[in-house]
Amino acid sequence: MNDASGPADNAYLGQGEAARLRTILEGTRAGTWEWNVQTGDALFNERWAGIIGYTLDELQPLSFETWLTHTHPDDLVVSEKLLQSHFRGDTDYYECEARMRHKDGHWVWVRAYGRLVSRTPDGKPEWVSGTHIDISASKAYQEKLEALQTEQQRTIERLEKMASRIPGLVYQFEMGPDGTIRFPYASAGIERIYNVTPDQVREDATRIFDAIHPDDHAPVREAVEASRVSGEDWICEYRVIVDGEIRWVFGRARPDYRKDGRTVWYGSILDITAQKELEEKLRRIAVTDELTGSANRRQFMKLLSREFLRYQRNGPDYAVILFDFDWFKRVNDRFGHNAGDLVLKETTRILQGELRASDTLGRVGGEEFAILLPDSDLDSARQLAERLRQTIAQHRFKGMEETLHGTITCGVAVSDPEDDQSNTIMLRADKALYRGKSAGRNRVETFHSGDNAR
Ligand SMILES: Nc1nc2c(ncn2[C@@H]2O[C@H](COP(=O)(O)OP(=O)(O)OP(=O)(O)O)[C@@H](O)[C@H]2O)c(=O)[nH]1
Repeated sequence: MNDASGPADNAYLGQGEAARLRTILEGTRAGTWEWNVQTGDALFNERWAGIIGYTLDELQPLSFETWLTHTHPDDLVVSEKLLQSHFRGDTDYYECEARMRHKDGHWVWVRAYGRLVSRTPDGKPEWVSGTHIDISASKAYQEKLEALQTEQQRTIERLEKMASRIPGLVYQFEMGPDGTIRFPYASAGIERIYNVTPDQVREDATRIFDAIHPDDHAPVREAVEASRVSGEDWICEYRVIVDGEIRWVFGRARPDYRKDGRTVWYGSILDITAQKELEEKLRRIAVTDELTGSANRRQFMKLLSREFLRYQRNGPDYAVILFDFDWFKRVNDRFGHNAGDLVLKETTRILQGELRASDTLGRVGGEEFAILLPDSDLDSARQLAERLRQTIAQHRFKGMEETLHGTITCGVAVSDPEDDQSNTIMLRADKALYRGKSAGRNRVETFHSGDNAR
């Protein structure tokens, strides 16, 4: 076996043509090989040996064995299959990638192209010739690229997983110079928040307004516009209605300006319904009397103070009815504290039904209640108090061992331009109440100037 001057020259190429071909091949840095399938004879050029770090002399004696001994066994299996398929005529060319062991010990990737050029008289494959090109560099590059792509894919999957676990969505929201809106990216959570899929809003986001509570459309749009103009974060709390259920969400996103006039926000929208419900519950607890559910003393005094300020700014008259159970100690003593509690709760329930929505019933002491009546004069407040007194007097409190009845005494007072404090009206109502108690209870008394001297 020799360098490339074997049977190829004589068998199927003219001398000149073979020389030209060799020159071209040398220019491509391709190794060449020719192999007689029947005899195992093989020819290689110097470059073929050079690819794996040898000279041809070092590889003597050359034969098909030379290829077999220097090639990775796994790749030989693949190569053999591809060769057989080419010999059968399934493929026009034999083409294969394989690792060859370099003289230094490392693997060199080669790409082999080859073709059957002659057959024996009885039709068996005879001479095959082809090239080997060193593709280690591009193979290393490709491996690096694949590793990067795999890593990138893993990062995307990790982010998607995180995005899908948060109670809301992360997104990229875009507004064009013409006001068109879209979500180039939205995590899967958009379905829970807005009842749309990421695909449905990728090109046009107007559908999300189908889910936003109609009363919140304008505030949401105004907040977006303010963020676009100022460059400040878009921060918005609003309601969405999904499957007939109202939910609260909190959105926050940072705008970013593009040269072509688009504004792009990156941010998140979180479902804060549970938090809102808790806030509402805490707010209610803070203003409500635990036993009766009416306003507690602090809340009553706060509303009274608000009414007083309105009155000072030329608001209408307002009145207060203060009432207290008569002989309540006896109820407790005779029927027990629980029975007393029941009477207080029941009284609140009955009286709430008699009042206007703008009136406030508050428990301002143990068994002492007050009613704030905005936009009311003394006479109409007195009439109302009288009606309430009668209602309680006629009521039979049940739910205890014995049905019992009780009475209340009411003191009524109205706003006065001379008042310089909001609770002065309470003192007047208290004086009237005191007079009612002294006069025998189960009565309604209005404050009059003589009470001051008392
Ligand atoms: N069951 C119950 N009793 C209460 C509550 N707060 C105050 N009381 C009771 O209300 C009673 C008030 O007694 P008093 O101030 O002597 O007044 P009264 O017995 O109603 O007599 P007059 O007001 O003078 O008609 C006391 O026995 C208190 O313990 C409460 O939340 N539940």
